[in-house]
Amino acid sequence: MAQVYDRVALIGLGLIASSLFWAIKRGGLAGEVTGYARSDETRATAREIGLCDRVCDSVAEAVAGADLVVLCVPVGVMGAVAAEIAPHLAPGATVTDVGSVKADVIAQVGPHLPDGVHFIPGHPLAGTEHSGPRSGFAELFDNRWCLLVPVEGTDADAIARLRALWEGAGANVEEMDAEHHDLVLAVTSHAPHLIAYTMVGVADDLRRVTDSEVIKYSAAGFRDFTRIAASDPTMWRDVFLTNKDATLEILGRFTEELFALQRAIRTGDGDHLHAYFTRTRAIRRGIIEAGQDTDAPDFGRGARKP
Ligand SMILES: NC(=O)c1ccc[n+]([C@@H]2O[C@H](COP(=O)([O-])OP(=O)(O)OC[C@H]3O[C@@H](n4cnc5c(N)ncnc54)[C@H](O)[C@@H]3O)[C@@H](O)[C@H]2O)c1
Ligand SMILES: O=C(O)C(=O)C[C@]1(C(=O)O)C=C[C@@H](O)C=C1
Repeated sequence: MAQVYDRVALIGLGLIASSLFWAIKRGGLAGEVTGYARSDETRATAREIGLCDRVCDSVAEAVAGADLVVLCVPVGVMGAVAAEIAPHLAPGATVTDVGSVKADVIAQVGPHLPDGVHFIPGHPLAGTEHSGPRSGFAELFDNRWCLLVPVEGTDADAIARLRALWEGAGANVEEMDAEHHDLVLAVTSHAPHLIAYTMVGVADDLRRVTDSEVIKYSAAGFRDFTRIAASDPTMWRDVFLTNKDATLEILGRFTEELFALQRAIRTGDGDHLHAYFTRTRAIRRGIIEAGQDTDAPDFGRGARKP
């Protein structure tokens, strides 16, 4: 695969940065990748495992001469990190991020960047419940979406180059506006995480989650909740505080539906429950039939109908 950038700088060396590094190496997408992390410990780990061609002890050193800078830190500190890198950016460089929320990040980062630097916010829709420099792997973005959220008037060549990087890293790229992104992600990612956190919290309150028998016999649904609820607390605190409006909107609707289902259970309204579950099952089957769940077994595509 062809090289897209001469020098890429990764700021914050956790799951997403380390996965991007390994994907860039796999695809030969950059001449050199520099990396910066706040803590001595993370930098030492990065050096030990060969994460980045050059691990730098300052942001200034990491971004100097970079034609692409990728902010891979929690969304709550994007603005502070942008202020730190701004004086050291090369003219004509592109700055992007991988944050899970877009409108708030754009408001935080945009004002710090000097004229002549292209700012193209991004969000790869891929992750795991693990974090830190050892958690990354080159295949994370394979066949996943990466959404780019360019602000109006952004240089088309700069967007095309960033798109080529993500495609080289295995992702399918689409553009979206920030408000729409935040609403979609509130439905597909943020509210589901909050629900998983709550469900595991409720089980723990009942003192049953620590009971080894419950862990042993827990059904797949609850196990999936515990995986999601193991996700990084800093990252998710920041997601909810920065995507407040969209998340609250979706949670409001969720609560209304939950109350309606509660009432149906209390009053024995089986028709309501059956109709609701039939509707949701059709949605799942639609996703599978459209080939949009790459992790799913071949249900619904002829081989094995559920
Ligand atoms: N984990 C996911 O599933 C996932 C998926 C897509 C996007 N994202 C987004 O990617 C970004 C990074 O997430 P991650 O999963 O790689 O997290 P991570 O916890 O694995 O890594 C974050 C890194 O940022 C560093 N950091 C924190 N505050 C910093 C600061 N002020 N200055 C410099 N470095 C700082 C941390 O030390 C850590 O090394 C977040 O914005 C998150 O919303 C995460
Ligand atoms: O698979 C997981 O562990 C994830 O939660 C990844 C996930 C998601 O919700 O799909 C989490 C946050 C992101 O911003 C993007 C992806």
